[in-house]
Amino acid sequence: MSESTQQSYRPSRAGGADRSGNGHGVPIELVGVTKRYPGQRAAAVDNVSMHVPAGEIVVFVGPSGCGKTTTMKMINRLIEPTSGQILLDGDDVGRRNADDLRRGIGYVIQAGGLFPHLTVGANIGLVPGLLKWKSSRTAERVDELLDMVGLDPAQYRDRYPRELSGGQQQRVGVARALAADPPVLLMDEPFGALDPITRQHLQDELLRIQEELGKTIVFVTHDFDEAVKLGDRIAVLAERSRIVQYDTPAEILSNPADESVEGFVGAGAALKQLTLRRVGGVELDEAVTATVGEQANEALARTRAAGRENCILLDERRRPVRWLSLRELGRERGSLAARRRDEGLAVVGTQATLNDALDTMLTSSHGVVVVTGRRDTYQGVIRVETVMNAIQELQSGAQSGAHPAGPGGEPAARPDDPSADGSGTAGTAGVAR
Ligand SMILES: Nc1ncnc2c1ncn2[C@@H]1O[C@H](COP(=O)(O)OP(=O)(O)OP(=O)(O)O)[C@@H](O)[C@H]1O
Repeated sequence: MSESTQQSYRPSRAGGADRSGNGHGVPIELVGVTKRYPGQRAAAVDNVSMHVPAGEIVVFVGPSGCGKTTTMKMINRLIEPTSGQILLDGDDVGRRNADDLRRGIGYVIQAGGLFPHLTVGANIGLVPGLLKWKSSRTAERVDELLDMVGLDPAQYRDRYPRELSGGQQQRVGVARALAADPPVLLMDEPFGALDPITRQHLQDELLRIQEELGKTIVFVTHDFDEAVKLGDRIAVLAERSRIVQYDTPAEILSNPADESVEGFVGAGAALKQLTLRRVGGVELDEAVTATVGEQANEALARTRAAGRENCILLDERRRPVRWLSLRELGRERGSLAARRRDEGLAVVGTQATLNDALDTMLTSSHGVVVVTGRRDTYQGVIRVETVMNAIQELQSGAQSGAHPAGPGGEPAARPDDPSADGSGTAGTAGVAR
């Protein structure tokens, strides 16, 4: 076996420092795990050992066919390993009843994997039902979870999956996986089929939920930016799930283990660092706000005095509704009327990355994006200048060699390297961004 010397990867650095939340997640240990599919000469997964710390999100990235899904599915025994052991909180999963095991591990796949003939409520209540929860407890849990994933229970619990958008189906998929409060979630490209903005919102939701719940999450993706955003750690895998690097996103971006990792970190390393910076972690810009019910002429005077062309209208719960221009404010008489929320309003949550903020600005073609916190309340704005400054800071860090230095001290981003365009080198061919 060529990879028989694979080491056990036990990360030493704390990743999402306080993400372990209530410590609900449990550690997962893969010990020399091999999978050989019948009739295949080469193993699909060859002697992989790895430690997934409790309460962390570990993301598997790697080229198509390298064994990510096989490795993940051996954790809940949807695929049985040929040899090796997988320990969940120290217990060998191979000794557990496979059905019981799976009821204790949430599993989310692309497109939600919902049962089309069951309502949203019945889909979410499936595992609690199997666990013989009282129906009142299950019903309560369904509503609690719908709320948690941002869907109004009254509006959605009795709908069928076909009556939901792709993003909503995926939210229900996450709710279903969380239903019985399992310590471990396995997520196999859960957001892969969604458009970029919906994908970004679901990533933010996942991070928010994880902050509260502190599950142990193994997440498979093709998207390196998604890995950097979500992962406390990223496992970069190569053929037969060989672990090329297992580290924090910051470490992988600044110290790629070899040329294959460099290949998909690529020349955009400085830009990708934007993915490491959360909107909640930068000083927000200020904007003028006006609240429904206040006198329009006061809001107008305030906006003018601040030298601004627009102000943000907030509803009575301080949720942003829309931008109002000086002209619109000038037309208002008396107090500001409640208005319908502008569906196109560019908004990001505090969990979003600066990269998300920039994307949202680009797609909305406004140079500013509104930032909201818990319960969608207004926190401030981010202007394009702030993102540009951050990019410049990161780039000057990279150029001076202060930040992304490769293992030999050379800058990780090598613009003259033909392989450093994000399309991958031989070892990582097919790793999409
Ligand atoms: N049931 C099966 N029988 C035989 N070979 C299989 C089976 N399932 C997967 N394989 C092979 O095992 C290898 C690993 O597949 P796996 O689906 O784990 O890769 P992956 O990294 O998740 O790929 P992708 O990113 O394309 O989903 C591939 O070469 C695949 O062809």
